[in-house]
Amino acid sequence: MAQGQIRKALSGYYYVEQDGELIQCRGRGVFRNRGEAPLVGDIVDYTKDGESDGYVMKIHPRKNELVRPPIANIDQAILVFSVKEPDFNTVLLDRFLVVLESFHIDPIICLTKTDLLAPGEQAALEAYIEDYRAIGYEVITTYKEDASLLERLQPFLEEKTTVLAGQSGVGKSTLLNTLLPDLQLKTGVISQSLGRGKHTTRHVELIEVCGGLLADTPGFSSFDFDTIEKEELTSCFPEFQRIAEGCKFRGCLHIKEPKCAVKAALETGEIKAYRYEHYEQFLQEILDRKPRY
Ligand SMILES: Nc1nc2c(ncn2[C@@H]2O[C@H](COP(=O)(O)OP(=O)(O)OP(=O)(O)O)[C@@H](O)[C@H]2O)c(=O)[nH]1
Ligand SMILES: [Zn+2]
Repeated sequence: MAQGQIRKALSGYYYVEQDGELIQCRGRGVFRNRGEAPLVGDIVDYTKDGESDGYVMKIHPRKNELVRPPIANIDQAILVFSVKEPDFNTVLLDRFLVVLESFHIDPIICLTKTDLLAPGEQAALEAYIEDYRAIGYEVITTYKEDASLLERLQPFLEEKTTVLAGQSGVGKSTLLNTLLPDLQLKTGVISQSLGRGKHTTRHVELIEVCGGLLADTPGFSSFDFDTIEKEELTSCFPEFQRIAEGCKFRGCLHIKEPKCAVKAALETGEIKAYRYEHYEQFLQEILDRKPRY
C-alpha cells in the first residue's frame, strides 16, 4: 500500500501528496465509526482507485495535532507578535510559548511592525530579544513588505511543517502574504470586499515553501492551560528545565520548597524576574483550575 501525506482537506476529500501530485481520496467509513478523522498533515496509507483517486486506509500515529487550524504533525510555529499595535506583551508571549512547548511545537518568535517603533523604544525591545535568544528561542524581526524575510526564514522552514500563530491584528495575514505571494486573494480584507465576510469556511492547506510546508491558515490564538499539569509547567520554560535538575526535591514546583535551584537562579539573575513571575501566575491558574471530572 502506498504511503503519503494529506496536504489538503476539502468537501469530504483528502488530498494525498505523491510525487508532486495530489491524489483525491475518500476516507473509509471505518474512520467515522471509530470517531477518528484524517487531518491535514497526517501520514496515511492509501490505495489508488484509478489515476488520481483513492481511499485513505490508515492514519499513522501523530506527533501532535491542533484544532485551529486542524493540522497534525506540526514541527514548529512562527509565533507572530507585533512590537506595537497591539503593544509587545511578554505575559502573552510566554503564554503562547508555554502552550506551544506543551504540544512539542518549536516556536520561532517573529516580531512584526518594527517600523512603528519610536527611536527611544528600540533599546527596551533589544533587551527582550536578547533575553529570549539566551533562553534558546529564535527571534526574528520584520515589517510589512520586508523583502528579506523569506530569505531569512528559509533555513528555518526547510524540511519542517510550520504554522503561524498569534493574537488578532499582529500581522499574521500580512506575513503569510509576504511568504506566499500567490495567496493574496485569501486575506481577510479582500475576501470581505468579495462579500464573503469573516464566516467563510476556509479549507486548510499545507503549501510547499523553501523546501518545507507552511499552513496557509493562521491560527492558534487560544492560550489556556487546560491540558497542562502543574508538574509539566517547568518543562515549558526551557531555562527552568535545565536548572531544575539541581532542585533538592523531585517534582519541585519552585515556589516554597527548600534548596530550589530555580529560586537560586532567580536570585543571581540567571532566570529573569518577569519570566519567573509569569511562571508563578500560570502555575496558580493551573492550581485554580476546576477538576475536569
Ligand atoms: N505599520 C505596520 N502595519 C502592519 C504591519 N504588518 C501588518 N500591519 C497592519 O496591521 C493590521 C493587521 O494585520 P493582519 O495581517 O490583518 O493581522 P492578523 O494577525 O492577520 O489579524 P487577524 O486576521 O485579526 O488574526 C493591518 O492593518 C496591517 O496592514 C507592519 O509591519 N507594519
Ligand atoms: Zn525548584
